[in-house]
Amino acid sequence: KSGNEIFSSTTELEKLFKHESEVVKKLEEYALAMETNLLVIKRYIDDFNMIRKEGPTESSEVVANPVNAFHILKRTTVDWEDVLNSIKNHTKTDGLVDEVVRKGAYLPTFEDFIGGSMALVGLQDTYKLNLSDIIQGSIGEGSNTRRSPYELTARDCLFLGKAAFNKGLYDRAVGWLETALSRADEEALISSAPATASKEEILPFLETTRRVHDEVLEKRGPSGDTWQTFPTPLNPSLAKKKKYQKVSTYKPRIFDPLSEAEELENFKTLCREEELRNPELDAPLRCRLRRRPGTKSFLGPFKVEEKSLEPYIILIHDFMLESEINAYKSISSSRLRRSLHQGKGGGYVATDVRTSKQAWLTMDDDPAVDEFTKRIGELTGLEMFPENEASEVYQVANYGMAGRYNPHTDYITGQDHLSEPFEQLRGNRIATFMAYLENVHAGGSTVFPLTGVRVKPQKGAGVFWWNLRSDGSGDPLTRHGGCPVLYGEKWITNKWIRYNAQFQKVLCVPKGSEFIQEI
Ligand SMILES: O=C(O)CCC(=O)C(=O)O
Ligand SMILES: [Fe+2]
Repeated sequence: KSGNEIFSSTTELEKLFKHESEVVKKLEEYALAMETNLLVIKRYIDDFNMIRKEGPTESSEVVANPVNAFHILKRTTVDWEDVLNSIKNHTKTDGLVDEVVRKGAYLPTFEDFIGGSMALVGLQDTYKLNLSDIIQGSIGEGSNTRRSPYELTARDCLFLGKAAFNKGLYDRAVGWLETALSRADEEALISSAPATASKEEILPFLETTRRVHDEVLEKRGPSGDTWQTFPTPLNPSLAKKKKYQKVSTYKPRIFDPLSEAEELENFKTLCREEELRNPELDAPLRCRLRRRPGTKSFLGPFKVEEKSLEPYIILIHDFMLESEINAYKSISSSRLRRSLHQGKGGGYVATDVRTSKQAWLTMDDDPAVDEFTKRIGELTGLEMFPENEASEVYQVANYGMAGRYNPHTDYITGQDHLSEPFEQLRGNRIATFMAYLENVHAGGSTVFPLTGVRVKPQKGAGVFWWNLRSDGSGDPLTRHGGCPVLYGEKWITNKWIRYNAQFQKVLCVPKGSEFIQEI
């Protein structure tokens, strides 16, 4: 199994957790048989069992909490290494040992643990989560708080500080490392055993991080596409510099060209459910029941809620049947592979810009697929067939631990790609239809950072928008992304509709309007 695979979907994490249960069962047998040299293994088991005693009984509930997920990954990578060693060191090997080792061969890689750590760091950053809450195992706020029986140790915080540093989140790295220090103090205070990480070990990292933080801020400014710092230096004498006396922090603007860093700031602001649109913008938006003349879908009329008129973005309530949702999820489950996205060099890469797993679904997979596609055609009046030409086959995505998709366009921008014969034939992605196959407990909204539109996932609902303007060019205002899943799991399916098949279908637009209007 290649690295970076397990943390990126809840389905895989759940499998891991279940597999881990089997592994632990074996381990328990082994521990019972061997009465010496078991300290390390015992600790592993105790850590695992904590969730059984204090956590939820459903494994999907267990992995829905990112702190739990972090622990499962840490345990099955780092801690597992120690367990293996202590078993191997044991002079007596018998069948039980072989079995434990064999079962352990299917555990995740260290890259998985790093991916999971990056995910937790990103979650804390986006939602501005309180570090003192997270280290107690609490995620979320008020009555929505979910607790994990696990706390984060000084060593965990040190590791997460390093992950934040590697992600370029220098401000967050300082936070995690300072928390590691105070945690080390606490641990020394409440137990006679040494802290999980000593101050001597943490301090050099904190000092380096503070220095690099200031260097980056001095040379490159407070934020960019790959880094982030506080607005002013941490070193007090540097902070006295004139240029830091009146720093203007970015105030989110919409309908304006933005730098990548500013767009990401809008994205995070929307994810936290802060408003960027003013009431005048929303005043003309309506909810209505829509049935296209001449269509007869038994589910209609459709419940259409306008989210934005220019560009046109609508939410359609109760659009997908429970039976269809189940078919989509069960067929995709066994096919899920790590999602890729177009990288800077043009090729497709797996990075933390997009952390999910995906599968493709066609009409041949199930009658539900054809039914659902026809319904999208009835709603939008667009040509959906032939499949793969007028509209692409379905992409189903399952987001894992803190899974997210940073702002991007659905229309294709790469000229090389667009000039391929098949792409020439079908044209660019004129519209997106995306449906939610699951409710998300917290986080995971779909947001449009340049228009301030936010759509909260709602099982069975669909979102539709035009990606192209009336002249066929891409509309950058449609840039959008999926917010990190704060708690729970997220499933979506995408249907991308192509331009060329629609030449007789899309209404002519009023002269002078660059937007395609309502469907
Ligand atoms: O997850 C979301 O809400 C957005 C997904 C998306 O934009 C995509 O898959 O292209
Ligand atoms: Fe998208």
